[in-house]
Amino acid sequence: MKKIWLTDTTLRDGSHSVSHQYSIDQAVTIAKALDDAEIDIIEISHGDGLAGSSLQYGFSKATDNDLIKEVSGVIKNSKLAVLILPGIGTSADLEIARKYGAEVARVATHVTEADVSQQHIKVAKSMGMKTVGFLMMVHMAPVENLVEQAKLMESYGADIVYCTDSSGALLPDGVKERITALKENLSVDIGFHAHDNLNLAIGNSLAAIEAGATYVDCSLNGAGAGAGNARTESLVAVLKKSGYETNADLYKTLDTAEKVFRKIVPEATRPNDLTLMLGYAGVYSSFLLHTYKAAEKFHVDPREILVELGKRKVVGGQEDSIIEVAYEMSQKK
Ligand SMILES: CC[C@H](O)CC(=O)C(=O)O
Ligand SMILES: [Mn+2]
Repeated sequence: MKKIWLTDTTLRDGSHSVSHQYSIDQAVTIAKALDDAEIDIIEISHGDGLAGSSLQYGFSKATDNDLIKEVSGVIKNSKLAVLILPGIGTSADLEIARKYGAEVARVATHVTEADVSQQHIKVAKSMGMKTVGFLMMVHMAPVENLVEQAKLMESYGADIVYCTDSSGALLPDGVKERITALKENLSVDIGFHAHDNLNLAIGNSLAAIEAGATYVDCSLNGAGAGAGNARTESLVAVLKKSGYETNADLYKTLDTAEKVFRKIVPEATRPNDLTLMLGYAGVYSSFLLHTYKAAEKFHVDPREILVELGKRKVVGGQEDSIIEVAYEMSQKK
């Protein structure tokens, strides 16, 4: 039976669903339940990674360091992961995260910018962390470029390279094509991170696994940017039914989703016309809330903003373009 390793990102990507306002108590409660359900890896931090708490991305309620310290103190089975985007989080942030108990570092870059991950991957490796190269917005690059960038991350020492469908824009064939190419050209393990904007997160995760991915991301009730990620509870059930082996306990995972998480965050994901447009136009999922605000402020149709952002091929870090586009549209009205 093929073994699949799960990374639950409720406490990182899912932080977008609560505008980064998890309290320490809530994070500890959720992490304890995930740990008891034997989810392999639990990712934690501001939704935009270490040091994401800022005017640009939104301030979080609890600091990354406090979240990491308190959660690492209560988990026994799972490993704790942090996400870091070079340019937002520094090597020093990674060192502190390690000191407070993070064992896995996920170093994220835009799909064409793997070279900026070198320092962070090396620092993480030197501290004995399991290190993931996390290539985002993969729908924006031809498969050959994705492979070339993934090889760079492998050459820096990444133990796993992730294909990240940040916009939830891929269809199952596109996922298969990318994972197959990565498997053919890399020696390290391959992971897949889905977004549910086109309601394909579970199907795409399964397509990734069938093509050779052995690590997949998920979150409770699908909490996450845009329409959220692949639901942890659904993924565990689907994998079990498909004959894949995981360490997760199905009933405990279901209870974590329904009895623990839903009580804390009653409505984690809100699939709607705008989340669909994110996937359709190929726009970064974490732009959703910024787009709502800009549309309201400038009295323009948020769907038109997303279509224009997709045309301009705007990427993470260019959040100010959302305001620019909304402003320009309001001037044309
Ligand atoms: C801010 C990092 C980004 O949201 C990472 C991620 O989960 C993705 O690209 O989907
Ligand atoms: Mn994501």
